Amino acid sequence: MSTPSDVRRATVRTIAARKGGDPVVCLTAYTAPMAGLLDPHVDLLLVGDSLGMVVYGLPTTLGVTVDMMIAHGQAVMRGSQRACVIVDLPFGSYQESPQQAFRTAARVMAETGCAGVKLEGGREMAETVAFLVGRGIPVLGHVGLKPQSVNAAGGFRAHGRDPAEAEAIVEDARAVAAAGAFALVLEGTVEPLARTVTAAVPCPVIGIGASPACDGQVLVSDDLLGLFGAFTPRFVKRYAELGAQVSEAAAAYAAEVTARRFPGPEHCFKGPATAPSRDAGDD
Ligand SMILES: Nc1nc(=O)c2c([nH]1)NC[C@@H]1CN(c3ccc(C(=O)N[C@@H](CCC(=O)O)C(=O)O)cc3)CN21
Ligand SMILES: CC(C)C(=O)C(=O)O
Repeated sequence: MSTPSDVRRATVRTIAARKGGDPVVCLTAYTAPMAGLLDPHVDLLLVGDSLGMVVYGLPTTLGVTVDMMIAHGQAVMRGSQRACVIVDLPFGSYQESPQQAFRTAARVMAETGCAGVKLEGGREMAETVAFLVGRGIPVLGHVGLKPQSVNAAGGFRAHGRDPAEAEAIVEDARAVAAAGAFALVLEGTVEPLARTVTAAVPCPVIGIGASPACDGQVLVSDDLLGLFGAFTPRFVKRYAELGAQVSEAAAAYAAEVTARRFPGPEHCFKGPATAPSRDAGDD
């Protein structure tokens, strides 16, 4: 007999083994129902701290807390059964020291049951990545455009146009891969650089605004579904326009309620035909 819990999830090892093979398919998920819809189609579900901007309407990801990541990580674990689930460590919860990163990551892993964590950073975070990996916590790296460094970078801009910056990103990717990351997210980098980075490291490079030459791709699900309208980065392709459908549905509902066409008889509970008539009351 097979139950949902019998289904073996993709592991970080199966993801790592995809280097140079079939592209790794990855999407973000923040809620149980969306995780359930995406799960059959992806290798990896990322509970990204982009949820601060997408779900909570924050201007950047900097205000996201560990408690928020845990609540959404738990929801995504409940809603999925076969994808490998990775949860982002939010700003301020890991940069201080390898010890701080370990405490945060261990709590996220213990309370969500996820397979590993993602953290942003290059050479400066390599020691921390090695510290976590050496203690049993799989790490997904994240280099290139690092949204948690938006203030230092002066905005969400593509990286790697100038040669010194390009070389720095290659070195960052090499350092995080050498520290033991099972894969890397490479975000918002010019295409030739993304190709170079992918060739330079032994682990899969999962691109977003990077290159088709990467070993996999990730997008924010709400972006590809047309559910997020605050901004649309150039790298987003919209595969559906669900935002427009939500607006149409709400407008149709409002019109029917106003016209007393909703609810119809089929939406009302049947009861004894002896209910008091409207004007039988004492008003
Ligand atoms: N909904 C959503 N999608 C994302 O991809 C995403 C988030 N939120 N939040 C966290 C980060 C922030 N990201 C962003 C945010 C804005 C741009 C953006 O506006 N890019 C412009 C300008 C680029 C430039 O000046 O070089 C673009 O045209 O792509 C890009 C990535 C990517 N991540
Ligand atoms: C866009 C992906 C890679 C991410 O880091 C996030 O969702 O926070």
